[in-house]
Amino acid sequence: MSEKKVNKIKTAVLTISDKGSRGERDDLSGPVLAEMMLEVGAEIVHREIIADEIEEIKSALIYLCDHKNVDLILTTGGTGFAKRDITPEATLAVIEKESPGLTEKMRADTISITPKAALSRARAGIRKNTLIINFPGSPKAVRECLQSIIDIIPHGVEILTGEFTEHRH
Ligand SMILES: Nc1ncnc2c1ncn2[C@@H]1O[C@H](COP(=O)(O)OP(=O)(O)OP(=O)(O)O)[C@@H](O)[C@H]1O
Ligand SMILES: Nc1nc2c(c(=O)[nH]1)N[C@H]1C(S)=C(S)[C@@H](COP(=O)(O)O)O[C@H]1N2
Repeated sequence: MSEKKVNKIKTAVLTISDKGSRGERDDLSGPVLAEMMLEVGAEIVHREIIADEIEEIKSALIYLCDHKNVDLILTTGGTGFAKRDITPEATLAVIEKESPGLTEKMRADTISITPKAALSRARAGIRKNTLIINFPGSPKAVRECLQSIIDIIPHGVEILTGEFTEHRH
């Protein structure tokens, strides 16, 4: 009898924050993303805090997609209207295909919690075998937004990578 091989989703978490990168504020949002993904059976293979600098963000995304072959990259921060917020533009510069439904769903599901959900310009998309999803910066926003899509991520990753992935509810 053959058994399906089930893989853990290899996940990288990038916190994009000037204050975090300078050590001026503890990063609480990266850990929220990591803990929520661990709870559903993913494997966290990379964690990093990066300043709101487009070239640094693009380099980190490209390295993780092209050289580390991660299945999933979750970013937090830099999606708003502040002058230095540049995460969506860095993401759009490196992805090959957009996946608008993921960020549409997170905004639609959480707008009843706060209308300010509409202020996040978060984007999502695919580069090679990797799905990249932006999240807003605050730990509260991260929790609300990931909760909205956490159950559909594994199916997307399965289709993208052609491998079955573990997911606990
Ligand atoms: N990584 C994080 N960890 C903890 N709290 C965060 C984090 N990112 C943002 N926040 C909180 O969310 C609020 C809004 O996020 P925003 O990204 O606008 O903050 P910021 O202070 O401008 O970020 P930056 O560090 O890039 O200057 C912040 O005031 C902060 O309280
Ligand atoms: N679900 C949810 N989305 C949210 C929020 C929130 O509290 N909950 N905060 C919003 C706010 S106040 C801002 S300014 C934007 C952008 O956040 P960022 O610049 O930290 O990425 O995310 C928005 N998205």
